[in-house]
Amino acid sequence: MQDTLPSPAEVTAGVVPDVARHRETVSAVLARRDPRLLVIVGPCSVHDPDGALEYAGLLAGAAARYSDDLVVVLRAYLEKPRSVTGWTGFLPDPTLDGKGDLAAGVRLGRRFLLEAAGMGLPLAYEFVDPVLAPYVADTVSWGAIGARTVASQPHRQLASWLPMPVGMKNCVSGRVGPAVDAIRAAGAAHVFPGLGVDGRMKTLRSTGNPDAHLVLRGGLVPNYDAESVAGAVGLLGEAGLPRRVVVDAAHGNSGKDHDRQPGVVGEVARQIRDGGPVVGVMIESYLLDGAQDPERVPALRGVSRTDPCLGWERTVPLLEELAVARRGR
Ligand SMILES: O=C[C@H](O)[C@H](O)COP(=O)(O)O
Ligand SMILES: C=C(OP(=O)(O)O)C(=O)O
Repeated sequence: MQDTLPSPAEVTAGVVPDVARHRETVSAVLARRDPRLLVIVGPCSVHDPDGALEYAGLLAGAAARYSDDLVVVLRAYLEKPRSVTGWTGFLPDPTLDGKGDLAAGVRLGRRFLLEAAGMGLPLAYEFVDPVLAPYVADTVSWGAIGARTVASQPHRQLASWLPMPVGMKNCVSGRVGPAVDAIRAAGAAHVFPGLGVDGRMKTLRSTGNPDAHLVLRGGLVPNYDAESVAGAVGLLGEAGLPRRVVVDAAHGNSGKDHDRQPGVVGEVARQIRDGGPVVGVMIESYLLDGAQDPERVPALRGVSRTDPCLGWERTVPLLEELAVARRGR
């Protein structure tokens, strides 16, 4: 069975506010032309656009309060990579029940992205399926290639073509080498097949992404400690790449236990104060603490249905801590 999807051109109408400026700001922070710290924060996945927009409103207020020290980017993740199987995100399955109504997903997902961008926040997005990239890329100011796809040639080629800084995550095992290779690959020009905005397959020609960078997300063991960060930065230096990293406080760095994220952020804040190479931090945060059973119908509002998140009340002190650390650098 096949359903026809609208072409990207049919759903991407609408101007995305400030995206060029946001991308330039993120790029400047990564290159340290802007002394602030990048903080990529928000739900593991968006399952309920209304709840995520409520969160975005809170975050936009905090982002304005901390704007002297932090460049805050909203995690607006509409696709989820899976270790084996599971819900693959709002864009491929907006009804959360496996029906896979992608046509509705691209329309509703896009509406969410435009509304979130309209709140003044730059958006972060993990590009899981390269075919879906043209439906969302124009809204995104920071992209991720995740731990499960960082060694994939199509994803590296996509990153070389994307017009925003892209973070390459270390592998699920913890290996950093493939992410360093991915940064190098994304920095080069490629010719590859991809979906055009008119919905037809094209030969895409990229010129290389100058802003690809490393994200340490832990693996079998965490890698946010100063020694691991120094080791990763050493690999970047050996490859002739800028010595800068973003640290993800969730995933392998917290063992997917949201209660451990504040401890990771605390240690990273200490490294920032000491002048270490950390230019950004990722936090999985939503309105309420924890995660819900993905089988629950209807899904709860404000609680993650993928990885457990830190609730909003416990997120604000982490933003404060990072802002203070940045000032002390
Ligand atoms: O970020 C979310 C999850 O860690 C990712 O989608 C993988 O989840 P899984 O290991 O439960 O499949
Ligand atoms: C899936 C994610 O991360 P990772 O690729 O590090 O597992 C994520 O950030 O949602």
